[in-house]
Amino acid sequence: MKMSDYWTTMASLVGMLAFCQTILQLVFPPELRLAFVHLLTRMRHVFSSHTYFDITEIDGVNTNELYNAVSLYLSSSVTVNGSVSAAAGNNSTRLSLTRVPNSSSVTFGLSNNDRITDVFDGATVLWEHVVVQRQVQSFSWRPMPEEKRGFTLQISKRDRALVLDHYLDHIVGKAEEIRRRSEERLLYTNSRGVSLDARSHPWDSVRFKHPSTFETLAMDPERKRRIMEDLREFANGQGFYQKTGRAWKRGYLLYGPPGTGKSSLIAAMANYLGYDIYDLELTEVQNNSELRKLLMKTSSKSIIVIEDIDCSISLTKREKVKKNKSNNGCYDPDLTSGSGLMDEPGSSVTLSGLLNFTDGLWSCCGSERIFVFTTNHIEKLDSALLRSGRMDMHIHMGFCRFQALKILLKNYLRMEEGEVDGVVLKEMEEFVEEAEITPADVSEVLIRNRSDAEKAVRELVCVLKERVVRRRKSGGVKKKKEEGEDDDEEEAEEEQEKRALDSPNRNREFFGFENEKDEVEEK
Ligand SMILES: Nc1ncnc2c1ncn2[C@@H]1O[C@H](COP(=O)(O)OP(=O)(O)OP(=O)(O)O)[C@@H](O)[C@H]1O
Ligand SMILES: [Mg+2]
Repeated sequence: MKMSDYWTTMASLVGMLAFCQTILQLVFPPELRLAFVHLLTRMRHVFSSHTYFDITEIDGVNTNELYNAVSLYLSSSVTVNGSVSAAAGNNSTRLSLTRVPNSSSVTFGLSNNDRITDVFDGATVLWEHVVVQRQVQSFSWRPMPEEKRGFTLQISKRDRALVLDHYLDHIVGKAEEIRRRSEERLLYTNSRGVSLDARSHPWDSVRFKHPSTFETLAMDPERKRRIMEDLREFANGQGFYQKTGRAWKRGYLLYGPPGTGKSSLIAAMANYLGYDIYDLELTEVQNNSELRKLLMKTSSKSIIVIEDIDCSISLTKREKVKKNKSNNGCYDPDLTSGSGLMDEPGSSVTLSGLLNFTDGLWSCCGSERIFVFTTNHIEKLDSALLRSGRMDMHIHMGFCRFQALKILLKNYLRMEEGEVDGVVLKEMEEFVEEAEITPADVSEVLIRNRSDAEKAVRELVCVLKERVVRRRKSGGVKKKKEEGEDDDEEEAEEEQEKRALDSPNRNREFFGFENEKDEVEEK
């Protein structure tokens, strides 16, 4: 029997089975019909010369990254390569055009239930975008999304190995490349009351177009270099993490006064690595289990941010609670309420829940993720959160120093060091540290006078000098006050801790702990 005859016979058999299926649907009761339909569909697949793969948008509890990759690949292939052509029988390909708010480009996609063919390594494959309306439920504890979406890939059985071994990898690689090239990141946020069932997505996203980069970030160049190196090592470190048996994630704690560039650093990190940002609003999360579900719905290559962690969750020091309990044996609601480990289980997000989120088994359900916490008051954080190994790097974002000031002059006035008057530059160097001015305040002065660089620089020097004078005066008053006061033991303890955090040694070593620094250096 010739090959062509074989395929003709098979095609007629498949046609017959499809005909039987239709007849059955008309004659028999629904249950029996369903059983027959299942049987016939199976038989049809056995005799068919094709294999089908379903790639659904939601895979169990997780979003299916392959679905997004296919979607991106097909849209770009249509527009860029021209390698995808209209499906056989379709004279024209119907594409849906989308322009997401804030996006600079139009995205092409397959319309609902439309088909398109692609050729890979000589093999022709057929993609179908399947969108099914969900049946309206009269009542449900968990609201379901209205549509069920997925791609069906039809390939010839003989090309099965080729497709499974290379084509899907090719698609994922291409999608990755397209995303990086498009330089468009997504900024996700969670909001209260979003349904957290297995299928829906609890994160809302917008295009993220923050202009902050490591180049524009006003920071000591050496510290900047080390952070960039650390990020690069992390992003390229799949092998390292696998070899050492560590989850492929990294934690950064950014601390310092308001306006010193913590959020700007996060944006620079995202732009540098090409990662999306998940801005987690902890106050909107009702309990630990919701927190876990949110984590499960984040994608890899992302930065999960919790800003102002000391405000989002009450992290009163456990030492204090313990001390309070042992001192007078009573339970002080002020100290224990919302204090993480002391919370009623299940009622709210607790410290232990948060630590599990970043560090426990659940933090590994996904890979290549960076956790960033920011705070203006590191001294308020529980030591469990600060202890070595929890957050890999502690980065102090401090007041503006001379090196950082020069970067701001370049950013806002396009002035290089040599272009600033020598005397003015010297004055700046002399006063900037003592002035304790934030980069945000410096930026404000420079933006105000950006049309006149000379004036901007002069005004900045005036502002610096004023601050120094003010600080010297208030410093004297404070000192006198302190001498007359009899601080209680606990306050003194806290003050000491604060000083330790702000000490020049600590600032010089921007990693919070010596051993963490070693760890990075070892790598
Ligand atoms: N280190 C910096 N380099 C460049 N610009 C900075 C820096 N710090 C602050 N700025 C400027 O000041 C503004 C505020 O900075 P940013 O929001 O990053 O500070 P923050 O530390 O996150 O403050 P907060 O603690 O209030 O959240 C930014 O828009 C940026 O223009
Ligand atoms: Mg901020």
